[in-house]
This record gives sequence, structure tokens and C-alpha cells, in this order.
Amino acid sequence: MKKILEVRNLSKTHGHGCPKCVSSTGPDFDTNVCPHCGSIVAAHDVSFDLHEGEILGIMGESGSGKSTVVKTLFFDDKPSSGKASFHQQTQTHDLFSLNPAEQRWLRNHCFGMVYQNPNLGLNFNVSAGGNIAERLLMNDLSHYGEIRQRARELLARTEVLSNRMDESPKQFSGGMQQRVQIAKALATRPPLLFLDEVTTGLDLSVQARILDLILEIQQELKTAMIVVTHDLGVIRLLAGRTIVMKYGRVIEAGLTDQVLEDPQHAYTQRLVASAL
Ligand SMILES: Nc1ncnc2c1ncn2[C@@H]1O[C@H](COP(=O)(O)OP(=O)(O)OP(=O)(O)O)[C@@H](O)[C@H]1O
Repeated sequence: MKKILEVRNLSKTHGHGCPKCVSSTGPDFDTNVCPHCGSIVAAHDVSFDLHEGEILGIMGESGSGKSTVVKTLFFDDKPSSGKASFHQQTQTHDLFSLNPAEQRWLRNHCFGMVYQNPNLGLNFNVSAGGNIAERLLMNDLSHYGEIRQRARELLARTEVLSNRMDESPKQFSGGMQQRVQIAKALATRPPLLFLDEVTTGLDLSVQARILDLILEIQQELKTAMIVVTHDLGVIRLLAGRTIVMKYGRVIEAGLTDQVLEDPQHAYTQRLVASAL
């Protein structure tokens, strides 16, 4: 399988930082807050590869730095250092040195994002169909009939009744809002999709249906995905490979089966045991 994304030594510190930030934080110190300057080391030295059509899980407790990794790759936040190369057909984009226009182009054409909070991914001032239309318009599709047809197909694919496409997602349940977000993210058939705690807070049965939908889509469209979650069940179901983070550091990485069946790090052992 071809590599679609290579992330090397990605680091993000909130605050001014000092020479002791890295050596005084992390799992060994049980904190990501530098005792010398108070800066927060949200992520340090995170490296991984993602292949075409693969689902990579990023697992860890709240505050471990999972979202930070995804936010920097999706340009919602700036890294402090590191490198990320996105390979698209014959081109390679050096993600952290792109200008804002280039970042927008990649977000609109090659990436999709589904947030835990639908407020971040959806525009509640327009209809569900309108949300999808917005993304298609940014992707150079402009024929009204075609846009409506494509929106209808996408909503049907994500099991949102097409007779509700003209309603605002504000009137939808949490599960339906996530489905609209997924439809919107997929509108441009992006090769890379980021999913940040997309089922957190939903009823178990709703969670299960959304996870099934994500798997079906991945198999159908061969979309590569990075799935951020604190939920072992989500990792087990979706991710072929997993990295485990704690206090901004990757403490374990490997095939999901190996990580969950035979965790090497005491923290992962505890996470796995607590989910049994
Ligand atoms: N804008 C910010 N300013 C200061 N600290 C921040 C900021 N954003 C995140 N952090 C801190 O960075 C650390 C990592 O946050 P991040 O959101 O990546 O964690 P997470 O593992 O995704 O947790 P959660 O699931 O709760 O979002 C946390 O300690 C968080 O408080």
C-alpha cells in the first residue's frame, strides 16, 4: 500500500516554552505542564505513517494530545515543530509550510473532518443539504441540480432521510448531526478523513450504527482515516493500527490486535484492563 501521510517529530507546546519543558514533562513525570515555565506540552515527537485506505487509531485519555495531532494536520492549529508530508497522486505537500490558500485547497479537496461537536463541523444556519452544497461549491461544482442530487445521494448513503434535507441540522438528533457531518466530509470524496471522538456522548445503539457506517464507507471508498478516541471499543472495531498517547507522547504503537492483546506499556495495560 502507498503511503498517503508521513508525520515526523510533530510537537506542539502551548505557552512560551523553556529549555526544560520536554525534559520535565511526559509520562515519567505524570504531567504535560512544565514546572519551570507553566507551558503545556500538548504533543512531543509524534511520528507515524498512514497508508492509502488504512484506518489509524489514536487512543489516550483526555488531555493526552490526540486532538492536537489531528488539529495540526487539518490546519486548525499550528505545530511548534515537526514535519508532515501528504502524498497526493504524483504530488507531495509539506503540510506545515503551506500558505493559507494552499491549506484551504487541501481542506476543500483532499481532507475531511468530523468533529465530536457538530457545531464545529456544520453550519446550523443552513439546511443539511445546504451544508453539503457549501462543500461542493468550494470544490468547483456549481450546477444547482447536480449539487442537489449529490447532496441527496450523500445523505441517503449516510442514512439521513432525503425528505429532511431542507431542514436545519439544528432540528436533528445528535446521531443524525454526525451523519450529516460525515456526508459533508465525504462530499468531495477526500482520500483522507479525520474523525475526532465522533461517537462520544451518543447512545450506544446510535454509536454502533455510526461506527458500522464509517467502516462501510472506508471499505467502499477506500478512504484513509485517522480516528481519535478514548474509547477502546471504537479502536478495536475500526483501526488496523493504533498509537497510544499519554501526556503528549506516543507510548505504544503497533497493529491494533497486538496493542490490545499484548500491551507493553503499563498505561495501555491499565486502559485495556479497565475496558474489560
Ligand atoms: N489552546 C490551548 N491552550 C492551552 N492548552 C491547550 C490548548 N489546547 C489544548 N491544550 C492542552 O493540550 C493538552 C492536549 O490537549 P488535546 O485536546 O490534544 O487532548 P486530547 O487527548 O484530545 O483530550 P480530549 O479528548 O479531552 O480533547 C491538554 O492538556 C490541553 O489542556
